[in-house]
Amino acid sequence: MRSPRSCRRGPWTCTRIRPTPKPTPFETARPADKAFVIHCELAGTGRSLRSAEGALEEAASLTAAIGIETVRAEIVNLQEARPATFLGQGKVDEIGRWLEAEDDVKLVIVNAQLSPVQHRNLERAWKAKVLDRTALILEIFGERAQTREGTLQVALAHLTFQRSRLVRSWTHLERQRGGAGFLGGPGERQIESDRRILAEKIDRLKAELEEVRRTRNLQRRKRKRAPSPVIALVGYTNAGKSTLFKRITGEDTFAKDLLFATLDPLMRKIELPSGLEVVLSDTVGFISDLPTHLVASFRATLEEVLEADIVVHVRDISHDETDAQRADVIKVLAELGLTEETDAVFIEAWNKIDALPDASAEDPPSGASHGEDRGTQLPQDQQAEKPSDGHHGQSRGERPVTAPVTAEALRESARQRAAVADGTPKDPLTVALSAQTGEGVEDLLDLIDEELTALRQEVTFELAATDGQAAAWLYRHGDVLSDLTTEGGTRTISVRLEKRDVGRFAKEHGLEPVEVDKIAAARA
Ligand SMILES: Nc1nc2c(ncn2[C@@H]2O[C@H](COP(=O)(O)OP(=O)(O)OP(=O)(O)O)[C@@H](O)[C@H]2O)c(=O)[nH]1
Ligand SMILES: [Mg+2]
Repeated sequence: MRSPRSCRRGPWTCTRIRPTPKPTPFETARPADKAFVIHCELAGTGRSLRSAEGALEEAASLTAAIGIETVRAEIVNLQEARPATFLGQGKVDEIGRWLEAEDDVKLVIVNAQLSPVQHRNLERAWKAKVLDRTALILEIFGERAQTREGTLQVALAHLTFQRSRLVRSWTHLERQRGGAGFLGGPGERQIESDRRILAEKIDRLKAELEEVRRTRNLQRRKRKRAPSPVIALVGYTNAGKSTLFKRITGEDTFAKDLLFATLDPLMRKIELPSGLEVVLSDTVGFISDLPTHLVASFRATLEEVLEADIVVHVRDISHDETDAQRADVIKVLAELGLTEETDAVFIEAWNKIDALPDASAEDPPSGASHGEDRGTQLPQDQQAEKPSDGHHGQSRGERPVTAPVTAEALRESARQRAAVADGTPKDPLTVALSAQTGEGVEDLLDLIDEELTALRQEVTFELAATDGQAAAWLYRHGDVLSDLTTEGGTRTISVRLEKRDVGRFAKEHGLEPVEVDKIAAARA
């Protein structure tokens, strides 16, 4: 999508963006396939990293993600939200008149969180369907979910959302396919929004989900028994996780220039350059302003991330708002429980480096996926400290101005950081790459290899020759390097184990290692 062009200035800033092409995979016949998209910019909300234009563009991309064409898009600046209609009366009327004139537009996307009352009043005033941000995201999730678990999670998230409002109809559970049901469609019917029925449905879904999860846990435990380190790819939606997954595994996953292309997690075994087998996991993308209950619904999907040995945060480094996206991802990870204390090593993959101009070129390379002048700013954590005016409520036009950056500068900066970073969420290791061209992907795999080696220790245990259980444990959890039994009946086993397994073994079998050879120390 092109950058929005301003078409009018005044009390409302109005922007028009080119109609988005309809993505084909999810094109379905539906009552509403054209939408008016509004981004509401509330004064004083302190969007210092994200511009209103960027937010509007994202809302239009979300709309496109379910095959709906944005025919008009607009930023509405608000001093405050009106309790009854969110927008001011003048604006409500103006939009109402426009909708009346355009009789093929029957859907308005309001990029904000609407209260049930606001939602109902707007639908009445406009005689059109209204979706707010959460409803829109749920709608996308509803279309994407493919596995039983994914479908159940979406249904649960949807019902929880309904319970928080208790005024809308819900229909998707009755429908065979597609969507979370906000858009209506054949067979839509009003179902009483009774708390008790809702609560029962939620309980039933939770029980079903629990069952599915138990199966998953069994599978995971099986995997743990033959321990393969887990590498999880996380990141903002559209950052390129699936493309990178595909590049590494050769697997034909669904990578698309669509928000939330991936919903269900995907896992594959791969072999690192050192020969070490690991499990690589592609996950659902994150997005800003995702309500906490939605994040909670996807906890199960993201459990793999919580157990990962290495978390690769894939960033679209060519995106104008790459810093805001990074902050959002870190926030969601923290909500999921991934914080500084986590054992996992964090790596940032600065993806789409090919979409940035090289040092020698003046223009971005043509043929880049965006094909347009995307952000050419050094990620904010890479910039020199700037004096702060202590004012957080920056609005559009007041965003920090940063120097243009080239792919070469980023490569260098990633290298420098990787040399000193400690691998925590705040101070991740970095590698610049392009999942599309393959540049830097080997570097990422080498980095993962190195870190996994550092996470493992070579330790030696002395156990009684009769202690078959302890020996079996070591064989199950590590790579046994040597195993000798003396005539005196002592069995000496040297094994390469994950650090946390050394502690676990000591706890379970009461045996401390007699010798620890830190591979990491040897490397240093
Ligand atoms: N130029 C360029 N485009 C890329 C690169 N990697 C991915 N893309 C494009 O970015 C878009 C999104 O890629 P995906 O791999 O689907 O992104 P994702 O992170 O899996 O997205 P979700 O599943 O929606 O969370 C696609 O159009 C890709 O072709 C890259 O290295 N360079
Ligand atoms: Mg994906």
